[in-house]
Parts: sequence; C-alpha cells; structure tokens
Amino acid sequence: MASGAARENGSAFVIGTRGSPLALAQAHETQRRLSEALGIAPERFALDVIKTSGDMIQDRALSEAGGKGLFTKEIDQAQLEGRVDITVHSGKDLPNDLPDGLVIAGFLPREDVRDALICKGGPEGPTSFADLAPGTIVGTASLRRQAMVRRLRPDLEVALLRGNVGTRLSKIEAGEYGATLLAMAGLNRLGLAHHASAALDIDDFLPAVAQGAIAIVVREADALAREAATAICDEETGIRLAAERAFLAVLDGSCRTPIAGHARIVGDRVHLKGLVLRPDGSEVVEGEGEAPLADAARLGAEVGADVKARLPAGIFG
Ligand SMILES: NCc1[nH]cc(CCC(=O)O)c1CC(=O)O
Repeated sequence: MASGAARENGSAFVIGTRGSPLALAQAHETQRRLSEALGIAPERFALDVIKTSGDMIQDRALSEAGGKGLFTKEIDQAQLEGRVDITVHSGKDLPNDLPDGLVIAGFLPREDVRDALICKGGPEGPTSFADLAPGTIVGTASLRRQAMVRRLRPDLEVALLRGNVGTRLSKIEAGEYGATLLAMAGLNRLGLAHHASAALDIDDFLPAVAQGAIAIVVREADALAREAATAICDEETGIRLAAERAFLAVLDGSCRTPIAGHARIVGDRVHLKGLVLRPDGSEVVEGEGEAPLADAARLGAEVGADVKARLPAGIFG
C-alpha cells in the first residue's frame, strides 16, 4: 500500500486536517471509513493536524479577510509536498478551484443538509423563527444566513458571530445573542444536535452549496490514495455536489454574495434549486432545473447562468 513520501513512517496514508473540533470529527470519520473499507487498522492512518491562516482570524468576517482559501492554503502546501496524502475538508469551505496537482477524489455520504436554529433558553426558549421576539439579536458570520434572516424577519437584529461551533453555542448560552444558525451536519458530527431549537425546512431556508458534505482531496498523481478515497466516497453525494458547485462557480467564487444552492436526486434525475439574495434580504433571485444524473454539472452551470442573467445590474457581487 505505502508508496508516497508520507507513507515511509509506516502509515497506510497520512490524513491532513485542520485542528478545530469539527475538522477533527470529520478526519476521524474519514479514518474510520478508510479502515473499514480497506481492512487496515485505523491507527495506520495517522492524523496530521495543520494550522491554517483562517484559524488565526477571530475578529472579522471571513469575507473581509480574504475568503475561503484561508482555510486550505497550508493544508494544500503540506499535501503538495507529500507530508500528508489524504485531506479532509468541509465541502462548504472548499474553494471552487483547487491548486494544480490536487483533486477532489469524492465526498463522504452526506449528512443532514439543513440549518439549525439555536435559541437562547434551550428547550424552554423559542422553537421557530416565528417565536423570536422582535429585536432579537441573531448572530452569524454567514452572508447567506444574514440575508435569509433579514428576508424572513426584517424586524430582527443581525450581528456578526464568528468562532467554532462550541464558541458560538456558548455565546448563545451566555446571552450575548438571542439566536444563531448552525449546520445540523456539524452539530450531529459533534454530538451537539440537542442544542438545536429547530431544524429549518430546506425550502424556507435553502442551505449553502455543499452543506453537510465532506470532501476528500488527494494528489492528482497519487493513484493509491485516489483509489482508497474512492472506496469511501458516495456517488449520489458526488452528483449532487457537482450540480451545486457548478452553480456556485458561475455565480461567485469570492463568497461576498449571499448564495444558496441545493440539489437532490429523484429517481434517475438530479433536481437543483439555487438563489442569490440581496444582502439586506429585500430581494431574491431564484433558479431551478432538473437533468439526467450524468448532466449534473451542466445543470448547475445552466441554473447559475439563468440566475446570473436575472440579477439586477450592479447590485450583487
Ligand atoms: N463555515 C464553517 C462550517 N463549515 C462546515 C460547517 C458545518 C458542517 C457542514 O456543513 O458539513 C460549518 C459550521 C456551520 O456552518 O455550522
């Protein structure tokens, strides 16, 4: 099995990951799945925790600090140099284009794609958007969630809330914010789903492109790692992600525009719904379509182009 530089230490493959609790949970899931699929003890997949520039930024919206690449630059470097073989990324945080030499081998079976509403007061607190008192401060760093909240409830206050999942939950408990939104997927992976006051319906609160999906990245030339990764990846998730990522690629790579997109498979067709919001929530442009599974990426590009053509000039992006 071993052949890459990173495999000389006796590991079947070295898994590279960020160090946040969510990233570690995702890396452990990958390790477990690799172990089961290949019949190799889990400890032979060493974890290498890599600190990224993005981990150091706590005070600003990421959209202001330089975007998604901040969370992957150092990991990409380690992978290109052969220090790690298989890297694990939240699909949602992965840039549209990977550096030359790296490819997405696939995606693990997708988790719950919905956003969770988390409210002060826990089980005794509000259990829906409609229950939130006017003026409640909703903290989130996501432009999509900010714009959706403003659209659904213009009478609420939106404020910036950054940090990892645990930090955000504790700021709700401390009462600094009345509510926040987090991905159900992340809560589930961390065993924290009991903090969710509600899981929001996909049609009312369209998820981010790739939400709930874990991407497995390998070196393009590393046939062994690619084969191993393919063994744990889920084809349906890959098809849905192809549609969603193509939609996003047409609209915006910079993550300065509130965008949502979600694909599902119905029989032998892939259905995609996507939208762009004005940041203040006053306007939304939606697109929808369906295609055979083999045309998922084309569908995404077409729905994206259709939405783009209908965006009011000079407002978005
Ligand atoms: N940007 C942070 C991030 N990236 C992926 C997830 C959740 C897990 C997922 O979507 O797979 C989160 C936290 C959140 O949005 O609650």
